[in-house]
Amino acid sequence: MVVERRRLELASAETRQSILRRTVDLEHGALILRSSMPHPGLGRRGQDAADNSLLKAEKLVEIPYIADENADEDPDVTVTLKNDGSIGKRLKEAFLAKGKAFVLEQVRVFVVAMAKGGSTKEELRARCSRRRSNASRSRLAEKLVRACEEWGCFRLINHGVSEKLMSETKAVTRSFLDLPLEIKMRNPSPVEGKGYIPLNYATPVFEGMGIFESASPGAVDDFCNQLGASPHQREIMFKYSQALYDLAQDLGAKLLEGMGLHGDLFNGWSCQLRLNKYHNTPQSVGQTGAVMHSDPGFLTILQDDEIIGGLEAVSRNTGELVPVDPMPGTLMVNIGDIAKVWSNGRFCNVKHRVQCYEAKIRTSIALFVLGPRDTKVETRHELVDSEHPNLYIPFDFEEYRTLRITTRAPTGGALELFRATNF
Ligand SMILES: O=C(O)CCC(=O)C(=O)O
Ligand SMILES: [Fe+2]
Repeated sequence: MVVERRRLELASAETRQSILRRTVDLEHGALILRSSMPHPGLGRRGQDAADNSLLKAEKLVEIPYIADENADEDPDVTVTLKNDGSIGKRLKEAFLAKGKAFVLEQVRVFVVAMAKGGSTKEELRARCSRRRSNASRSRLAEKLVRACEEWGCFRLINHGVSEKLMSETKAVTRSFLDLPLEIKMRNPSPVEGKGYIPLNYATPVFEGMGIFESASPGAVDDFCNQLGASPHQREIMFKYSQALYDLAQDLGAKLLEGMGLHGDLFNGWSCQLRLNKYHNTPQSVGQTGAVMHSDPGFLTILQDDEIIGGLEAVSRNTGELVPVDPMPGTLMVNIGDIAKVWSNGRFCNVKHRVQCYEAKIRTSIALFVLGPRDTKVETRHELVDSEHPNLYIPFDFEEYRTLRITTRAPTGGALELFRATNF
């Protein structure tokens, strides 16, 4: 399975703390912690920053003689705790209510195995490590789902895209966007937002190029031909679009796992790679580089500028705008409108914008996983029941994308046109 190849992780608790230490004196220090590293478990009662339970106690569990002849009886189990107070009493009761059955089942399995001659050491070791890796995999999947629900954005570390490829792609992006205007104009924009967007009245500091259907080598080839790319630039663009597409597939699999669902999430979906440049100047400091929006597709994997900040996200909980600090080597993921529909409203299509913080050019690269090419956007039927009625009727992604533009609804408002209650 692809996920095995990389150890996908959300930014860890230690990284979170070091970021806070590094930025605590800045104006938005306290907010940066929450925005850059949305970690739903942080600070919850009874859990540490890594989401481990803090309520641990040492206990002695005594079980009677169990053999194959009495393994299915209900034997007495005694629990002795060092702490005999009221917490100790509650822990004992909790263990007997839940833990006893588990322990007895393990013992029963052991007895059955021993009766057959027992497992070899290797088998036991393999089973242990498999259980450990399954457990950590599903913990990650659950964390991802929680981040999608509570924030609609998160940073990935250990994502498997090498820092070398990331920085080479940034360098190629910068050189493409430094090309003369007449060459950049060769990157056509058949539909708004799919090709070259020059500096203009509506987006005075923003300029961008696009590769539509970037998962197809032909599309990357066409794009490179349009710009007269060198063999090296071509190779980097191929490698990066492939690596990001693979990562998107892994993320899709993890999200399915975290939701307890099966299948293939992004198979046959359209993807688009965008290369963005913000011409930040002393005059534009304080102005907006990219207006407040949600991303139209399911999710976006963003390599933001490694030095120049400016990305800001709206907290689903409080509605406040929080700066998302750069964190070199990581990739930011933003959840978009289609994910909100797919999850029947559970995932947050995070609103975000880019502000001009300082007078330095800012570059970013975004892979948009948009929507299904040949089928309708639909809510997963497993997420619909009498308590959670279907919020949206099925629709065509391209139709939705056009409606977003024509109704001037960049933050997902056009989804209301597909509300089930409207029909
Ligand atoms: O440049 C960035 O950091 C964000 C860009 C963005 O939000 C987008 O392209 O949708
Ligand atoms: Fe965006």
